[in-house]
Amino acid sequence: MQEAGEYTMKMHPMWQGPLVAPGGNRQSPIDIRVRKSVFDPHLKPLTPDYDPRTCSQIWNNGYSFLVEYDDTTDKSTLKGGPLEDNFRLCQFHFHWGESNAWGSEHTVDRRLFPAELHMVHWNSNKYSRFEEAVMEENGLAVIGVFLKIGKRHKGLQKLVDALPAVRHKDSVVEFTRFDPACLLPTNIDDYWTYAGSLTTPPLTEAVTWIIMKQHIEVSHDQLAVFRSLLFTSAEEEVQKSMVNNFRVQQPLRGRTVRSSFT
Ligand SMILES: COc1ccc2c(ccc[n+]2C(=O)c2ccc(S(N)(=O)=O)cc2)c1
Ligand SMILES: [Zn+2]
Repeated sequence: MQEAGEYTMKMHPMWQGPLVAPGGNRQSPIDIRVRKSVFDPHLKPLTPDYDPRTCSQIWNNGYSFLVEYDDTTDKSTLKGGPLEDNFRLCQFHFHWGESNAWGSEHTVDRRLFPAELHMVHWNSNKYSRFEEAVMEENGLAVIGVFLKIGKRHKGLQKLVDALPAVRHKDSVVEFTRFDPACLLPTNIDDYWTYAGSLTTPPLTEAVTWIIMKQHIEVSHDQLAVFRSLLFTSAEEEVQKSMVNNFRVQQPLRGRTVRSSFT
């Protein structure tokens, strides 16, 4: 019997995989318990420096849609914050629900958001390409930003307008001159950071997570376009809506979540 207010989330089989990667003790996402996070005064301001000219294409990879950046040079980089090295932006993507009641991967004191943005960077001081860095414990840095339903996001609209062109899995469309900085909240000095993993296979424990305290707002209609995408390729008989492409929260396993703010 379903309690009032309880949601039954129809999860895509891919997401019903291992709740915890075998042997994983730094898996993501997690629930961020605000009162348990530890203020670290040595955390520096984050310094993203992105060149919109490195934006190249949008790809539906069957998990999400990725906006991909040319990462053959240090033109779009992330430094500072908890990071000792220079990290190169390679892509950003989102996770979302079938309703506005859920969709984010991380939660804050169990609070769910309708969607979450991930900006994926790899350590270009230590590794020569993403595929190498993704297997190493200090290989990746991912910025997470929560999305809330509210006013229309002007910068996002160019991306929303391109999504129908990548409706099916494995479709790609050219997408240029998009500045990912427009998707960051106005305040990027307040964040939580912890050692974690990719939230989709191969779930490698390679990620320094940097989760923004401040969310961004997008309109209901903008998020509805995300839900018009499909997990399935054009050839497949049964088309499956790309929704609920999030992983459930994983055990903290004694990890400390640091905050850059008190
Ligand atoms: C070595 O084989 C791989 C490696 C990485 C793969 C991947 C398939 C999908 C996404 N990725 C990713 O790059 C990836 C997966 C998850 C995330 S997340 N959601 O930011 O943790 C970021 C990036 C396969
Ligand atoms: Zn992600």
